[in-house]
Amino acid sequence: MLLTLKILGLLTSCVGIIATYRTFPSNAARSKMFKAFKIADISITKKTKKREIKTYPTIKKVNVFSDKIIILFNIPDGINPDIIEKHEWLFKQKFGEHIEITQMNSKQFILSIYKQPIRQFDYNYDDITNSIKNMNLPILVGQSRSGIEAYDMTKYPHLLIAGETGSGKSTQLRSILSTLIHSDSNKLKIYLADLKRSEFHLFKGIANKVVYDADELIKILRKIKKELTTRGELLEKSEVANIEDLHSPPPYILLGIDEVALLKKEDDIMEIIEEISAIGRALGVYLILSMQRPDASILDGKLKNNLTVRMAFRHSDEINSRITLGSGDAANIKQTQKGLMCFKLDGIKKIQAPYLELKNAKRLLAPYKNKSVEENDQFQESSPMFGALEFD
Ligand SMILES: Nc1ncnc2c1ncn2[C@@H]1O[C@H](COP(=O)(O)OP(=O)(O)OP(=O)(O)O)[C@@H](O)[C@H]1O
Repeated sequence: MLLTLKILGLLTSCVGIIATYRTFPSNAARSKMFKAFKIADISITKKTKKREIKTYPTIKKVNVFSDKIIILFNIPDGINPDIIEKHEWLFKQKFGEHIEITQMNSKQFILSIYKQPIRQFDYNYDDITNSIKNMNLPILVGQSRSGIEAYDMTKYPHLLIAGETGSGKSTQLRSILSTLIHSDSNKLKIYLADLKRSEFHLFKGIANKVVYDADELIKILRKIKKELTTRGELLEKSEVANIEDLHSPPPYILLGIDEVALLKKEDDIMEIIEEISAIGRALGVYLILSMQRPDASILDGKLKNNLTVRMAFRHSDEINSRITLGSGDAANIKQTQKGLMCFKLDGIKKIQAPYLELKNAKRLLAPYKNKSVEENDQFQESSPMFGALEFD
């Protein structure tokens, strides 16, 4: 009897130890969070007759996984949610460098604490097919902690890619364009301007036209401008709001410009680029612009507001990062973190861009080399208005 009681006691204390052990990370995380809220004074003060009461954010849930801890918390009414992003440094001091803060709405946040940094993501088309299926113009972003990230450019048009030299922009352009071409090159016309003469040679004979200077680019832009007018008139005549609603929709048009800042003094060019950014979406004409230094004079006003999606690779300082992203996050990416970006669509997310080596891109694109001209003839039949965009 005594022995049975002893065994029972031992078992109970074991269960107790295991339970404490399991809940410990969650309790420790709660207490660290609360300390952070106190240090940053993320609180509002209510005065009663007798005293002042401070209300801090409430921790709604702490989930502990083998590779991460997720903390869901709400800030009280009356606190500006920007204060959480401003104190990211403090959460890093408390929980380590591999954290991510996601704002769910004006009150609710998720703090994710990871054990490991995001790992390199090697490009393999077969691995991404599931993530891009059913998309009209799939833009492969990369790999976040929750998996492969991609979006449909016809839903979120006009992309800005920015980052200092060697941060991963050209590699990202290479993988985005290769994915678009490989997924369905039939419904897309691609025009590229390579003002640094560095990357787009890969797409010669595949894209509809690759140009290397402003004089050649303006010719393309004038044709696209004409096409915008023709498509606009067609929509009006057909009484539909988007080319996708036409009985026989014309192909999408993508204009990619590497190092667009070199064009800032070319008023004619910038004017048409702005026009595309303003009205291109419904007409099926989209932009991908890249630049090393986010140039405030280019990104001012209309164009900046219309570049709805941003990929910010490492930025040299917070001011530049704010021009691209509206937040200083991209300045925190280290020089060694090649291909790591802050991706802004709804909120800002850290994502590792796919690494597609030049030789592998060449292999992937080989079947499309010098085929595009024939395919374009088919477009001309289905879309008579599109003749204006053919080049010799
Ligand atoms: N997604 C990635 N994953 C791993 N390494 C990468 C990735 N992207 C780029 N790199 C590495 O970083 C180097 C520089 O990348 P990339 O040429 O794309 O930079 P960049 O921003 O275009 O530079 P620049 O503005 O000078 O042209 C690459 O040669 C490659 O070694």
